[in-house]
Amino acid sequence: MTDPSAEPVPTVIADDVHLTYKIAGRYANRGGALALARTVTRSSSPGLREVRAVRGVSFAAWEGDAIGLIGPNGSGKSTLLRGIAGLLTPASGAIYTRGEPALLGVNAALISTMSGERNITLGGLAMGMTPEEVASKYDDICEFAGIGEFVSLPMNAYSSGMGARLRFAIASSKSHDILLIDEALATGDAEFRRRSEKRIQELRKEAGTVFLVSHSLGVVRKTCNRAIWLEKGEIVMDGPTDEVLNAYEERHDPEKAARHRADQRREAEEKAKNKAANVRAVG
Ligand SMILES: Nc1ncnc2c1ncn2[C@@H]1O[C@H](COP(=O)(O)OP(=O)(O)OP(=O)(O)O)[C@@H](O)[C@H]1O
Repeated sequence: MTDPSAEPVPTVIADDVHLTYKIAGRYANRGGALALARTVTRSSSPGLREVRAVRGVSFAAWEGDAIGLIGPNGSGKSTLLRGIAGLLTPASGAIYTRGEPALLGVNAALISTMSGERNITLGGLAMGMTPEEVASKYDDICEFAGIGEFVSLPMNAYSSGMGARLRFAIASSKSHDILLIDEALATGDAEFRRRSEKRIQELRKEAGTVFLVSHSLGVVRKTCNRAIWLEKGEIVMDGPTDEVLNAYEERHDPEKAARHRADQRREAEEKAKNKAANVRAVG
């Protein structure tokens, strides 16, 4: 548990990070769609093109932070997450992490031709649990994933939602210093989302830092204390969730933003009315 009086501890520092994909072969010389033209440039090597997915991103994340990464399609959210996980090396700049980042899920370790049961064991061991730890968490993982009898079937018989639930259940059964979640919560039903949100809150309390990529502003609002808004690979805004999400909605969905403001006004008026009524009752 974090000691609230202790100095805040940074867990991830991104310093002017640039992440680039290099496209080789026959795709490199295609004209490219207009949308790509902004991010794709010819590289100095012939036959290679570069997609500059993340451009000059800097931030510090702290213990206990849950940070929602938001932005339109192709804005660089997943790429940034992969950079933090250490799966992509910055073309320039640096990412420093304290502890081992875990990118959810444990996809790399899971084998689709094996049953859910076997994959729980495999995933647990891959995350560094002992066989005893895996055995002690097994029932919890099954219950959390809520896939019932399917656990004994090979994972390639699962719907994509079921696979995502099992991966989330396995990955979140262990506390991580830095947990990186990419859209996993979008796949479950309302009940699974509620449980996942609660699980993320618990992980935060265990002094972890959570990064969550999501197109669902509702999930980010409920789960995160902070949001980073990316657009074309650059940070537009980084701050408290409500402030960032309100500004994002204002830009991308002004009608929804207006409805949201009206709801918030109504709630505030309601609260003020109730407070006044309580004061009168006490008086
Ligand atoms: N493996 C890859 N090879 C080449 N370019 C890629 C690759 N993955 C992503 N890109 C490009 O990098 C840019 C950022 O993509 P990224 O997936 O990080 O965005 P995103 O914000 O997560 O998008 P979405 O919301 O659609 O998932 C896009 O222009 C995308 O086309």
